[in-house]
Amino acid sequence: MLKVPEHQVAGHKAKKGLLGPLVDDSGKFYKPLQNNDARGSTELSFYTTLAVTPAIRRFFPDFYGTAVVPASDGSGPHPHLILEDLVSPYAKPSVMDVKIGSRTWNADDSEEYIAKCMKKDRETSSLPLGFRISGVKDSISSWEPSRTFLQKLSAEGVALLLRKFVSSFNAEDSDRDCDFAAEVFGSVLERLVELKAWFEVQTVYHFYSCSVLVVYEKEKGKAKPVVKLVDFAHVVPGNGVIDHNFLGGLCSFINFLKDILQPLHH
Ligand SMILES: O=P(O)(O)O[C@@H]1[C@@H](OP(=O)(O)O)[C@H](OP(=O)(O)O)[C@H](O)[C@H](OP(=O)(O)O)[C@H]1OP(=O)(O)O
Ligand SMILES: Nc1ncnc2c1ncn2[C@@H]1O[C@H](COP(=O)(O)OP(=O)(O)O)[C@@H](O)[C@H]1O
Repeated sequence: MLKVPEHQVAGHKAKKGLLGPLVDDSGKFYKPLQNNDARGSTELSFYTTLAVTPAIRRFFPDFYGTAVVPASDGSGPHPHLILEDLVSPYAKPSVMDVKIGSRTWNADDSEEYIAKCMKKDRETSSLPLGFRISGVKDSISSWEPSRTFLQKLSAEGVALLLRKFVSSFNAEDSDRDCDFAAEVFGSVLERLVELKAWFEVQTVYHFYSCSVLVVYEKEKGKAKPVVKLVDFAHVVPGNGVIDHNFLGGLCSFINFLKDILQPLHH
């Protein structure tokens, strides 16, 4: 039985009869292939040709091919990518989608798309910080700031929001407690530093508009947080050049996490 995911935090959502992803009971996430432009085929060819070491492959969701299943918008059978559902192992997941890079578009995109992205990059923290929080949700407290709220965050606002993500409750001043920072961000940081080491050398792909998805369970002693990359609809060949747009944004995000963790060591 396919259903609308409960814990999707960003992107196109299958709510109100729109085309969006679906999940099944066996841990699979069905992402509709967008056929009206290159996005669907770009993401499909990314997954089918992905050639990286097993250690780096762990940063990407498992891929199980494609299937034609009934679309969430009721328009009938539609091709979907079948991916590993990254939140299915968690009972009460806290989820955050962080879109990496100051620039979310590439030169091959249409003029109209570039203009739309440039506006959003300028008006959000993407341009100044090199990343923006696209979505965040805590399934215990039902804390789920709106997109418009997230898009307006200053650097200070981003730092507070990150602290709130690892607080034991999400009340007004909860950014002060930061109870799970060491446990969650400590382990996220380790993964991101490993990812950064790869971005310092890899020149095969340039990842525009790609996100780091962080998921954790807000109950002590539960599974480690997961850190994965999602959304490869705008990946282009790197042609032997470092992806400095992604690398720069990743370094900036890492520094925000370090700033939260540092005072905890004293
Ligand atoms: O249409 P919108 O305004 O919801 O824009 C989508 C964005 O939503 P948001 O900026 O959060 O409002 C959405 O952003 P998020 O993933 O939610 O950050 C994507 O940028 C999406 O583009 P694409 O599928 O990556 O090409 C965007 O979709 P497209 O308009 O490019 O199809
Ligand atoms: N493999 C996955 N498992 C679980 N959730 C996912 C997965 N991929 C994406 N998501 C959820 O869907 C959201 C949007 O995904 P994304 O691939 O960026 O879609 P879009 O192309 O519509 O922007 C993510 O923020 C996350 O909440």
